[in-house]
Amino acid sequence: MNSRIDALDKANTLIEALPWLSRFHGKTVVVKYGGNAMTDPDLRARFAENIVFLRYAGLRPVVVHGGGPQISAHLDRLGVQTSFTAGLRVTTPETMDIVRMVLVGQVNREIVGLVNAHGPFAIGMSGEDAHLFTAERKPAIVDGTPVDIGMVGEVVEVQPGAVRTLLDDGRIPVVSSVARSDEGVYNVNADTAAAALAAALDASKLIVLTDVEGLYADYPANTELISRLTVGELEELLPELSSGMVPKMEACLRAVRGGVPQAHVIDGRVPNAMLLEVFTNEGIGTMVVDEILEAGKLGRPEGIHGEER
Ligand SMILES: Nc1ncnc2c1ncn2[C@@H]1O[C@H](COP(=O)(O)OP(=O)(O)O)[C@@H](O)[C@H]1O
Ligand SMILES: CC(=O)N[C@@H](CCC(=O)OP(=O)(O)O)C(=O)O
Repeated sequence: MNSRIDALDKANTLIEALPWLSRFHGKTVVVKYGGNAMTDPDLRARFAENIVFLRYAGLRPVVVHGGGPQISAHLDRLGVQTSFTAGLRVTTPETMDIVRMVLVGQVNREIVGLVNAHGPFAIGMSGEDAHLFTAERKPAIVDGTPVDIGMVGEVVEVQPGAVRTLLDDGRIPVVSSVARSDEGVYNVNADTAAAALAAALDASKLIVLTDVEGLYADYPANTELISRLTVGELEELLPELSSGMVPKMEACLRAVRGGVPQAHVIDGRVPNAMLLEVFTNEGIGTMVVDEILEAGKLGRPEGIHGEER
Protein backbone atom coordinates (compact mmCIF):
# COMPACT_ATOMS: atom_id res chain seq x y z
CA MET A 1 0.00 0.00 0.00
CA ASN A 2 2.77 2.40 1.02
CA SER A 3 4.69 1.74 -2.15
CA ARG A 4 1.49 2.57 -4.13
CA ILE A 5 1.20 5.91 -2.26
CA ASP A 6 4.89 6.57 -2.95
CA ALA A 7 4.33 5.87 -6.64
CA LEU A 8 1.30 8.22 -6.72
CA ASP A 9 3.38 10.93 -5.02
CA LYS A 10 6.06 10.51 -7.67
CA ALA A 11 3.49 10.80 -10.44
CA ASN A 12 2.08 13.97 -8.84
CA THR A 13 5.57 15.45 -8.67
CA LEU A 14 6.11 14.68 -12.34
CA ILE A 15 2.80 16.21 -13.40
CA GLU A 16 3.54 19.33 -11.33
CA ALA A 17 6.51 19.86 -13.65
CA LEU A 18 4.31 19.93 -16.79
CA PRO A 19 3.58 23.69 -16.94
CA TRP A 20 7.25 24.47 -16.30
CA LEU A 21 8.39 21.96 -18.94
CA SER A 22 6.09 23.67 -21.40
CA ARG A 23 7.19 27.17 -20.38
CA PHE A 24 10.92 26.49 -20.64
CA HIS A 25 11.02 24.05 -23.57
CA GLY A 26 13.68 25.21 -26.04
CA LYS A 27 14.71 28.08 -23.75
CA THR A 28 18.30 28.91 -22.85
CA VAL A 29 19.28 28.82 -19.17
CA VAL A 30 22.70 30.04 -18.01
CA VAL A 31 23.90 28.41 -14.78
CA LYS A 32 26.77 29.87 -12.78
CA TYR A 33 28.52 27.15 -10.81
CA GLY A 34 30.66 28.58 -8.03
CA GLY A 35 33.66 27.51 -6.04
CA ASN A 36 31.97 27.01 -2.68
CA ALA A 37 29.05 25.01 -4.11
CA MET A 38 31.60 22.85 -5.92
CA THR A 39 33.64 21.39 -3.09
CA ASP A 40 31.60 18.24 -2.22
CA PRO A 41 32.07 15.30 -4.69
CA ASP A 42 28.47 14.02 -4.27
CA LEU A 43 27.03 17.47 -4.93
CA ARG A 44 29.29 17.84 -7.98
CA ALA A 45 27.85 14.60 -9.38
CA ARG A 46 24.26 15.78 -8.62
CA PHE A 47 25.01 19.09 -10.34
CA ALA A 48 26.09 17.27 -13.51
CA GLU A 49 22.96 15.07 -13.40
CA ASN A 50 20.73 18.13 -13.04
CA ILE A 51 22.38 19.85 -16.01
CA VAL A 52 21.91 16.75 -18.17
CA PHE A 53 18.30 16.45 -16.95
CA LEU A 54 17.62 20.03 -18.11
CA ARG A 55 19.06 19.12 -21.52
CA TYR A 56 16.91 15.96 -21.84
CA ALA A 57 13.88 17.98 -20.69
CA GLY A 58 14.32 20.19 -23.77
CA LEU A 59 16.08 23.23 -22.28
CA ARG A 60 19.39 24.62 -23.55
CA PRO A 61 21.66 24.80 -20.47
CA VAL A 62 25.00 26.67 -20.51
CA VAL A 63 27.42 26.44 -17.57
CA VAL A 64 29.72 29.33 -16.59
CA HIS A 65 32.01 28.33 -13.77
CA GLY A 66 34.27 29.98 -11.21
CA GLY A 67 36.68 28.21 -8.90
CA GLY A 68 37.89 30.80 -6.39
CA PRO A 69 38.63 28.26 -3.61
CA GLN A 70 40.42 25.95 -6.08
CA ILE A 71 42.59 28.87 -7.33
CA SER A 72 43.42 29.87 -3.75
CA ALA A 73 44.35 26.28 -2.82
CA HIS A 74 46.69 26.02 -5.83
CA LEU A 75 48.34 29.38 -5.13
CA ASP A 76 48.81 28.23 -1.54
CA ARG A 77 50.49 24.99 -2.63
CA LEU A 78 52.87 27.02 -4.82
CA GLY A 79 53.57 29.44 -1.96
CA VAL A 80 52.15 32.44 -3.91
CA GLN A 81 50.46 35.02 -1.68
CA THR A 82 46.96 36.08 -2.73
CA SER A 83 44.52 38.68 -1.47
CA PHE A 84 41.10 40.13 -2.32
CA THR A 85 40.10 43.79 -2.55
CA ALA A 86 36.36 44.51 -2.54
CA GLY A 87 35.69 40.82 -3.28
CA LEU A 88 38.03 40.66 -6.32
CA ARG A 89 41.36 38.80 -6.42
CA VAL A 90 44.41 41.04 -6.78
CA THR A 91 45.88 39.47 -9.93
CA THR A 92 49.55 39.88 -10.87
CA PRO A 93 50.76 38.40 -14.19
CA GLU A 94 52.12 35.40 -12.24
CA THR A 95 48.76 34.93 -10.47
CA MET A 96 46.94 35.24 -13.80
CA ASP A 97 48.90 32.29 -15.24
CA ILE A 98 47.76 30.16 -12.32
CA VAL A 99 44.14 31.42 -12.44
CA ARG A 100 43.97 30.44 -16.10
CA MET A 101 45.63 27.08 -15.53
CA VAL A 102 43.30 26.14 -12.65
CA LEU A 103 40.07 27.39 -14.27
CA VAL A 104 40.63 26.25 -17.86
CA GLY A 105 42.91 23.26 -17.26
CA GLN A 106 41.48 21.81 -14.08
CA VAL A 107 38.01 23.00 -12.99
CA ASN A 108 36.62 23.18 -16.54
CA ARG A 109 37.92 19.67 -17.37
CA GLU A 110 36.40 18.26 -14.21
CA ILE A 111 32.90 19.69 -14.93
CA VAL A 112 33.08 18.54 -18.56
CA GLY A 113 34.03 15.03 -17.38
CA LEU A 114 31.17 14.85 -14.87
CA VAL A 115 28.57 15.96 -17.42
CA ASN A 116 29.95 13.63 -20.08
CA ALA A 117 29.56 10.64 -17.77
CA HIS A 118 25.92 10.87 -19.01
CA GLY A 119 26.60 11.20 -22.75
CA PRO A 120 28.53 13.27 -25.31
CA PHE A 121 27.11 16.65 -24.27
CA ALA A 122 29.63 18.97 -22.64
CA ILE A 123 32.23 20.96 -24.56
CA GLY A 124 34.65 23.07 -22.51
CA MET A 125 35.54 26.61 -23.59
CA SER A 126 37.64 29.36 -22.15
CA GLY A 127 36.04 32.82 -22.21
CA GLU A 128 38.93 33.72 -24.55
CA ASP A 129 37.80 31.25 -27.23
CA ALA A 130 36.26 32.67 -30.42
CA HIS A 131 36.28 36.15 -28.74
CA LEU A 132 33.53 35.01 -26.38
CA PHE A 133 34.44 37.52 -23.63
CA THR A 134 36.41 40.74 -24.17
CA ALA A 135 37.26 42.61 -20.98
CA GLU A 136 38.62 45.97 -19.94
CA ARG A 137 40.72 46.49 -16.83
CA LYS A 138 38.53 47.02 -13.78
CA PRO A 139 39.80 48.71 -10.64
CA ALA A 140 38.28 47.74 -7.29
CA ILE A 141 36.27 50.48 -5.59
CA VAL A 142 37.28 51.01 -1.95
CA ASP A 143 35.39 53.71 -0.05
CA GLY A 144 34.40 55.25 -3.36
CA THR A 145 38.00 55.35 -4.65
CA PRO A 146 39.28 53.18 -7.54
CA VAL A 147 42.21 50.91 -6.54
CA ASP A 148 44.30 49.07 -9.17
CA ILE A 149 44.14 45.28 -8.64
CA GLY A 150 46.10 44.17 -11.71
CA MET A 151 44.84 41.91 -14.46
CA VAL A 152 41.20 41.91 -13.39
CA GLY A 153 38.67 42.72 -16.04
CA GLU A 154 35.05 43.59 -16.60
CA VAL A 155 33.36 42.00 -19.60
CA VAL A 156 32.58 44.79 -22.08
CA GLU A 157 31.77 42.69 -25.15
CA VAL A 158 30.34 39.21 -25.68
CA GLN A 159 30.41 37.36 -29.00
CA PRO A 160 28.15 34.38 -28.22
CA GLY A 161 28.22 32.83 -31.73
CA ALA A 162 30.32 29.78 -30.79
CA VAL A 163 28.11 29.07 -27.76
CA ARG A 164 24.98 29.33 -29.92
CA THR A 165 26.44 26.91 -32.46
CA LEU A 166 27.15 24.38 -29.72
CA LEU A 167 23.63 24.77 -28.30
CA ASP A 168 22.08 24.34 -31.75
CA ASP A 169 24.10 21.11 -32.05
CA GLY A 170 22.57 19.83 -28.79
CA ARG A 171 25.76 20.32 -26.73
CA ILE A 172 26.22 21.80 -23.28
CA PRO A 173 28.86 24.58 -23.35
CA VAL A 174 30.95 24.80 -20.16
CA VAL A 175 32.72 28.19 -19.98
CA SER A 176 35.63 29.36 -17.77
CA SER A 177 35.53 32.93 -16.47
CA VAL A 178 38.62 34.36 -18.15
CA ALA A 179 38.54 36.96 -20.93
CA ARG A 180 40.72 38.33 -23.70
CA SER A 181 41.87 41.93 -23.60
CA ASP A 182 44.33 44.29 -25.31
CA GLU A 183 46.83 43.33 -22.60
CA GLY A 184 46.47 39.54 -22.76
CA VAL A 185 44.16 37.51 -20.53
CA TYR A 186 42.10 38.96 -17.68
CA ASN A 187 40.61 37.37 -14.60
CA VAL A 188 36.87 38.11 -14.44
CA ASN A 189 34.44 37.37 -11.65
CA ALA A 190 32.39 34.35 -12.71
CA ASP A 191 29.04 35.74 -11.50
CA THR A 192 29.47 38.81 -13.70
CA ALA A 193 30.69 36.75 -16.68
CA ALA A 194 27.60 34.50 -16.40
CA ALA A 195 25.30 37.55 -16.34
CA ALA A 196 26.96 39.05 -19.42
CA LEU A 197 26.60 35.76 -21.32
CA ALA A 198 22.96 35.30 -20.23
CA ALA A 199 22.10 38.76 -21.58
CA ALA A 200 24.03 38.20 -24.84
CA LEU A 201 22.28 34.84 -25.42
CA ASP A 202 18.87 36.35 -24.64
CA ALA A 203 18.51 33.59 -22.04
CA SER A 204 15.23 32.96 -20.20
CA LYS A 205 16.94 32.48 -16.85
CA LEU A 206 20.20 33.04 -15.04
CA ILE A 207 20.73 30.66 -12.10
CA VAL A 208 23.61 31.42 -9.71
CA LEU A 209 24.48 28.55 -7.37
CA THR A 210 26.08 29.41 -4.04
CA ASP A 211 26.53 28.11 -0.49
CA VAL A 212 23.61 29.89 1.23
CA GLU A 213 19.84 29.62 0.67
CA GLY A 214 19.75 32.88 -1.28
CA LEU A 215 19.72 36.55 -0.31
CA TYR A 216 19.11 37.16 3.38
CA ALA A 217 17.32 40.35 4.41
CA ASP A 218 19.78 41.59 7.04
CA TYR A 219 22.83 39.32 6.96
CA PRO A 220 24.47 38.17 9.26
CA ALA A 221 22.15 39.44 12.02
CA ASN A 222 19.07 37.99 10.34
CA THR A 223 18.87 35.06 7.93
CA GLU A 224 15.33 35.54 6.74
CA LEU A 225 15.30 34.61 3.04
CA ILE A 226 14.05 37.14 0.48
CA SER A 227 12.35 34.87 -2.04
CA ARG A 228 11.39 37.41 -4.71
CA LEU A 229 12.36 40.98 -5.52
CA THR A 230 11.99 43.29 -8.48
CA VAL A 231 14.96 45.00 -10.13
CA GLY A 232 13.83 48.32 -8.60
CA GLU A 233 13.84 46.82 -5.09
CA LEU A 234 17.25 45.24 -5.71
CA GLU A 235 18.74 48.55 -6.88
CA GLU A 236 17.67 50.12 -3.58
CA LEU A 237 19.09 47.22 -1.55
CA LEU A 238 22.47 46.87 -3.34
CA PRO A 239 24.43 49.60 -1.48
CA GLU A 240 23.60 47.82 1.82
CA LEU A 241 24.91 44.41 0.74
CA SER A 242 28.34 43.05 1.66
CA SER A 243 31.04 40.58 0.54
CA GLY A 244 30.19 37.61 -1.69
CA MET A 245 26.54 38.60 -2.25
CA VAL A 246 27.50 41.85 -3.97
CA PRO A 247 28.78 40.32 -7.27
CA LYS A 248 25.90 37.80 -7.25
CA MET A 249 23.15 40.38 -6.85
CA GLU A 250 24.94 42.76 -9.28
CA ALA A 251 25.00 39.85 -11.73
CA CYS A 252 21.23 39.29 -11.30
CA LEU A 253 20.63 42.99 -11.86
CA ARG A 254 22.88 43.08 -14.94
CA ALA A 255 21.16 40.03 -16.44
CA VAL A 256 17.61 41.28 -15.85
CA ARG A 257 18.47 44.81 -17.00
CA GLY A 258 20.04 43.15 -20.06
CA GLY A 259 16.74 41.44 -20.98
CA VAL A 260 16.81 38.14 -19.03
CA PRO A 261 13.33 37.87 -17.46
CA GLN A 262 14.35 35.96 -14.28
CA ALA A 263 17.61 35.67 -12.34
CA HIS A 264 17.99 33.40 -9.30
CA VAL A 265 20.48 32.85 -6.51
CA ILE A 266 19.97 29.33 -5.12
CA ASP A 267 21.61 26.98 -2.64
CA GLY A 268 24.06 24.66 -4.39
CA ARG A 269 24.34 22.56 -1.21
CA VAL A 270 20.77 21.30 -1.72
CA PRO A 271 20.76 18.15 -3.89
CA ASN A 272 18.78 18.74 -7.11
CA ALA A 273 18.51 22.49 -6.38
CA MET A 274 18.24 23.36 -10.07
CA LEU A 275 15.39 20.93 -10.68
CA LEU A 276 13.51 22.35 -7.67
CA GLU A 277 14.00 25.84 -9.05
CA VAL A 278 12.99 25.16 -12.66
CA PHE A 279 10.28 22.49 -12.33
CA THR A 280 8.36 23.09 -9.09
CA ASN A 281 5.63 25.64 -8.33
CA GLU A 282 7.39 26.93 -5.21
CA GLY A 283 10.92 27.30 -6.62
CA ILE A 284 13.76 27.90 -4.17
CA GLY A 285 16.22 30.67 -3.31
CA THR A 286 15.92 34.33 -4.32
CA MET A 287 14.40 35.35 -7.64
CA VAL A 288 14.98 38.77 -9.23
CA VAL A 289 12.47 39.73 -11.90
CA ASP A 290 11.44 42.51 -14.21
CA GLU A 291 7.71 41.86 -14.12
CA ILE A 292 6.91 43.46 -17.46
CA LEU A 293 9.72 41.60 -19.20
CA GLU A 294 8.72 38.34 -17.48
CA ALA A 295 5.09 38.60 -18.64
CA GLY A 296 6.14 39.56 -22.16
CA LYS A 297 8.88 36.99 -22.74
CA LEU A 298 7.70 33.94 -20.81
CA GLY A 299 3.94 34.37 -20.53
CA ARG A 300 1.88 32.86 -17.72
CA PRO A 301 2.50 29.15 -17.19
CA GLU A 302 -0.63 27.14 -17.97
CA GLY A 303 -2.38 25.02 -15.39
CA ILE A 304 -0.70 26.21 -12.19
CA HIS A 305 -2.84 25.62 -9.11
CA GLY A 306 -2.13 27.69 -6.04
CA GLU A 307 0.00 30.80 -5.84
CA GLU A 308 2.29 31.48 -8.76
CA ARG A 309 5.88 32.24 -7.84
N1 LIG B 1 22.78 39.32 2.49
C1 LIG B 1 23.41 38.14 2.36
N2 LIG B 1 22.71 37.02 2.16
C2 LIG B 1 23.31 35.82 2.01
N3 LIG B 1 24.67 35.65 2.06
C3 LIG B 1 25.44 36.74 2.25
C4 LIG B 1 24.85 38.03 2.40
N4 LIG B 1 25.87 38.92 2.57
C5 LIG B 1 27.01 38.24 2.50
N5 LIG B 1 26.79 36.91 2.31
C6 LIG B 1 27.86 35.91 2.15
O1 LIG B 1 28.07 35.64 0.78
C7 LIG B 1 28.53 34.29 0.65
C8 LIG B 1 28.39 33.80 -0.80
O2 LIG B 1 29.39 34.39 -1.58
P1 LIG B 1 30.74 33.61 -2.02
O3 LIG B 1 31.33 32.93 -0.83
O4 LIG B 1 31.58 34.54 -2.79
O5 LIG B 1 30.07 32.50 -2.95
P2 LIG B 1 30.57 31.55 -4.15
O6 LIG B 1 31.84 30.90 -3.76
O7 LIG B 1 29.41 30.60 -4.27
O8 LIG B 1 30.72 32.38 -5.39
C9 LIG B 1 27.68 33.55 1.66
O9 LIG B 1 28.29 32.34 2.07
C10 LIG B 1 27.57 34.55 2.82
O10 LIG B 1 28.60 34.32 3.76
C1 LIG C 1 38.50 38.75 -10.24
C2 LIG C 1 38.18 37.54 -9.41
O1 LIG C 1 38.08 37.63 -8.20
N1 LIG C 1 38.06 36.38 -10.08
C3 LIG C 1 37.76 35.13 -9.46
C4 LIG C 1 37.44 34.15 -10.57
C5 LIG C 1 36.85 32.86 -10.09
C6 LIG C 1 35.48 33.04 -9.44
O2 LIG C 1 34.75 34.00 -9.62
O3 LIG C 1 35.16 31.97 -8.66
P1 LIG C 1 33.90 31.76 -7.67
O4 LIG C 1 32.68 31.91 -8.47
O5 LIG C 1 34.14 30.38 -7.20
O6 LIG C 1 34.01 32.80 -6.56
C7 LIG C 1 38.98 34.60 -8.62
O7 LIG C 1 40.12 34.83 -8.99
O8 LIG C 1 38.72 33.93 -7.60
